[in-house]
Amino acid sequence: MTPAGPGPFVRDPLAGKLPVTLVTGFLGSGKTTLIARLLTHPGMNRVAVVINEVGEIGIDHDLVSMSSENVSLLANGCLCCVVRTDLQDTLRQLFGQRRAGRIADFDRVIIETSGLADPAPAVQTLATDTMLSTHYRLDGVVTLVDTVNGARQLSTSAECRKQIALADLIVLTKEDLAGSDAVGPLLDGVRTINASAAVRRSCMGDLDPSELTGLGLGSARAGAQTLRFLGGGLDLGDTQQTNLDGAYLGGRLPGARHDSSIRTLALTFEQPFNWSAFGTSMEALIALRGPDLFRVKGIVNVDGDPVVVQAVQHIVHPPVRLDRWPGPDRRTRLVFITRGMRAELIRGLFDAVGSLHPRDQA
Ligand SMILES: Nc1nc2c(ncn2[C@@H]2O[C@H](COP(=O)(O)OP(=O)(O)OP(=O)(O)O)[C@@H](O)[C@H]2O)c(=O)[nH]1
Repeated sequence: MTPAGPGPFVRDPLAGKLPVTLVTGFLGSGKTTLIARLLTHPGMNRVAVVINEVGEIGIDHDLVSMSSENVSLLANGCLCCVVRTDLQDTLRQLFGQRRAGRIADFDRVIIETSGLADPAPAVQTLATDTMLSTHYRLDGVVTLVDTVNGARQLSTSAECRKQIALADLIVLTKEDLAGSDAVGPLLDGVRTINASAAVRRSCMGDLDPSELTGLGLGSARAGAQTLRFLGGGLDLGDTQQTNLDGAYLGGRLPGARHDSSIRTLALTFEQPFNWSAFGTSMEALIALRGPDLFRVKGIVNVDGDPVVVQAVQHIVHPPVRLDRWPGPDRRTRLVFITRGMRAELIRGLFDAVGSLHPRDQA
C-alpha cells in the first residue's frame, strides 16, 4: 500500500508571504554598499528597503534612495533598544500602502540594521508579531564581516559576535584591502561562533542576488548554539540560555547592551568646505583620537558639490563625488560614532582648521 500523500488540506504556511532579508554587520562593514549594489540588479527592482541608522542624520537612507523608490528610514536609535515598535509600524505601513497602491509594488523587503544593533529583536519581532507574520516571513539573516577590522571586532564587540551567531549567510567584505591572508584566521574566529552559515566573499557589494535570497527559515538560527543568543522572550525550544559571549572570550559580557561610552555625534555645517580644509581636519582628528573613532560617514559640501566621506576605524575610504545631491539639503552632514568624544571637540577642530584655510584660497 502506498503511503498517503500530503492531501489537499496541507498548505505551505509561508506561501504568499513577503520575504524579508535582514542585513546586519558591524559598523562600516559594507551593508549600504551591498544593498545599493544589489538594487541595481535587474531582478531586484521590486524591493522595499528599511534602514535603521544610529544618529539623527540618515546618510545611508539618502544613498540607497538614489537606487530605490521604496526606502523607509526608521527613527533614530538602534533596533534592539528603542525602535522595535517603529519596525513594526514601518512594515505595517509598507504593506498597507502597497495594498492601497500608494507606493511602488514590491515583492521583497530588505532591512539594514544599524552597525551597533543586536539583530535578535528584529528576528523576534518578525516571528512573534501576529500581523507582521501574516504578511511577511523572514527569509534570512545576512551578516557582513569586514576583513580589515573583523578580527578585532570579534574579540571586542558583543554585538558583532551576536550578528555572526544569527547569520544564515556570512559575507566577508574588503578582502581587496586586507589581502587574502586575512581571510583564514578571520574565518576561524567566525566559525567558532557560527559553524553552519554559508560564507561568501564580496568586494564593493559584488554579490549575485540569488546568494542572498531563499536562505530559508534560517538553518543557522535553528542551531542550538545560535539560539542561545536570542535570550529570553523568544521560545524556539532552546533550554540552555548559556551566553556564548562568555564562551568565546573566557569571561561573561552583557548580552544585548551596548557599551555605554559609545556615542553617536551628528554634526551639520552650513558653509561649504574646501577639500584641503576638510582633509586636514579629518587627519588631525584621526591623529588625535583615532582609536576612539569607530566610524565616520557623511555627505560633505565641497565647494557646492556633494562628496561622500567614510572612515571605518583607522581606514579612511576614498571619497566619492556624487553627480547630484540626494535631496534638497545642501549642508554638510557628518555622523561620528565614537568612544568618549564630545561634539564640541570635533566642531572646534573643524572650525580651527577651517579658519586656516579660507575658502577663497582653495
Ligand atoms: N575597498 C573596499 N571598500 C568597501 C567594501 N565594502 C564597502 N566598502 C567601503 O567601506 C565604507 C563603509 O561602507 P558602508 O556600505 O557604508 O558600510 P555600512 O556597513 O553600511 O556602514 P554603517 O551603516 O555605518 O554601519 C564605504 O566607504 C564603502 O565604499 C569592499 O569590499 N572593499
